[in-house]
Amino acid sequence: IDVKAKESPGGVRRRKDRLSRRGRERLPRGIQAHGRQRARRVPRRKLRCSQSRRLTHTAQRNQLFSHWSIRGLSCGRTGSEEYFWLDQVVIHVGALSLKESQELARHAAEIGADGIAVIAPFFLKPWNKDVLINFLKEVAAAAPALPFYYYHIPALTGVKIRAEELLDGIQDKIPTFQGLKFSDTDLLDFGQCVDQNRQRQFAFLFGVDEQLLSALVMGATGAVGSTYNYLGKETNQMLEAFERKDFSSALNHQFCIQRFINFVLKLGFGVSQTKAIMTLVSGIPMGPPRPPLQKASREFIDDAKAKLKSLGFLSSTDLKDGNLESYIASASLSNQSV
Ligand SMILES: CC(=O)N[C@@H]([C@@H](O)[C@H](O)[C@H](O)CO)[C@@H](O)CC(=O)C(=O)O
Repeated sequence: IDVKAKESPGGVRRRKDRLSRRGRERLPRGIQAHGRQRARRVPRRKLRCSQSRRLTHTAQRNQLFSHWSIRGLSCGRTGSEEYFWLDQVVIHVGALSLKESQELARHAAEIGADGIAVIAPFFLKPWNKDVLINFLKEVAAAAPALPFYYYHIPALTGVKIRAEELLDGIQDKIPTFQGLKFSDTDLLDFGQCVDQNRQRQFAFLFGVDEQLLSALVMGATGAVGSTYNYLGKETNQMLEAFERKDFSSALNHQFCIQRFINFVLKLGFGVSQTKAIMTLVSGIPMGPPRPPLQKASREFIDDAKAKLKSLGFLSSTDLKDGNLESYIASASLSNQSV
């Protein structure tokens, strides 16, 4: 969710040009460049086996990026209006190995991504700000024309270097630095990132969905989070209320979102549960999570569904849970899962 940016007609045209230039050369087989695309029909089992035998992990990630970018950056039409499915595609190219990260970054540039994002390497961890910046700098240099975002998510990486410190003078080292995805509950750190960089046009994308309103007050310019995949309508209403300075209404929306998140957090909530809810709401099979994660239980899905309904987030007509049974029945080992 980008709170401020609006796509200019020029931007739309530029992207079309870029797509028609790049897209023609690099489309994955079976995907067309414009309009609604349809993946070539290949029996799923066959696709999975042959891909896992042929492709390295990096190549699999690149293939996924290509599919998503081409789908996301292509245009649709309502009447005479053309629009893009997504405003921007920023590709996460973080990896434990610098070489792998650079390879992913180069590929992102080749396929016309709008930017790259990188988390801190989390096995051999950077121990201070300079060491982390040096790693990020090397990745950014592999895609020197692409805006660069640092993805700060200390609870998952274990790298607790404060974002405020990292941002201090970062553009001297990484000229393409464009912003931060901040996925942490430390609002002092977040506030200081914004306050100390008011003169710069950085994007501050907040990643703790249950605290988004507080971050907006502090100057977040956008948000990236898991629940927007199915609580987008409610979140947009909160953003609209915030923009028109109707803080009491914005707070009601945030509290309503919190009621759902608080409920699922107590049941145990993570990637598996997110996939299950997304499958339930969209009808698009998200596939099982990658081991060691375990699929969400039937009980979790039933409880989450009942909660979504009771909070008014879902009506029966919204629900497209036709694929849920196949999600429940699917094996948990899959090379296609991310
Ligand atoms: C730790 C975590 O997973 N955080 C989520 C949040 O969207 C989170 O699921 C939400 O705030 C509920 O706690 C995102 O910031 C991260 C995320 O969606 C991602 O990297 O895919």
